[in-house]
Amino acid sequence: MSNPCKNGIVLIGFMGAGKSTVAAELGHSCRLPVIDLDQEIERRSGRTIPEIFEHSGEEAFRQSETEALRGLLDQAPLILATGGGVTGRAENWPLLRRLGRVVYLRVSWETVLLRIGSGQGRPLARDRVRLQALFEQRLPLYEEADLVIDGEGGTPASIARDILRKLYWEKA
Ligand SMILES: Nc1ncnc2c1ncn2[C@@H]1O[C@H](COP(=O)(O)OP(=O)(O)OP(=O)(O)O)[C@@H](O)[C@H]1O
Ligand SMILES: O=C(O)C1=C[C@@H](O)[C@@H](O)[C@H](O)C1
Ligand SMILES: [Mg+2]
Repeated sequence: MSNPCKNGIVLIGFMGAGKSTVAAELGHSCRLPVIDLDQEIERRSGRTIPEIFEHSGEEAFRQSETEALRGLLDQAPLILATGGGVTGRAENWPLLRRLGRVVYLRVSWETVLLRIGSGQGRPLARDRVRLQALFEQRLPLYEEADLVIDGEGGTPASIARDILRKLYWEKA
């Protein structure tokens, strides 16, 4: 039993899982900086994510993602909403764990489709067949999180409360 915010909270999960929305809710309860990794990458590079993908390719984007995580270490603990692909690089995991407790927002494929709409601003969401393959491929990676939370059974506020309740009851 302890302050659920104390170690920071890092949200992982697929596109549309609600990471950015729930992170903002957590920010109302935890007196910690709230950071969105996608926005941090855009801020550091001065380019949008679609521009990075288009001009430099996915590998360059992944490198920027790892560098952005490293750049946040001196601000830990924090509330961090990650991008859906951050779990793909093994070297990102120890960085995520230094930034906070890693919480997976688990949602179904049907919810992803409903929530991402046209997929605008998400370069990997343009081809729905490849997107579904990516979703299935990533599921076992997300399950490596410290905590798994149902990301579709409630409002963003109730999901944030669920996270805080479960972290509160974790062993110190
Ligand atoms: N619990 C919820 N119930 C209903 N809608 C939600 C919920 N959480 C988020 N949404 C909506 O789903 C959409 C996607 O949410 P959000 O942008 O927070 O996802 P994300 O995980 O950050 O996605 P990405 O990885 O693409 O950044 C938004 O329109 C948001 O308002
Ligand atoms: O799931 C992914 O690989 C991505 C998700 C977005 O949040 C962005 O990080 C980017 O579009 C890649
Ligand atoms: Mg987001």
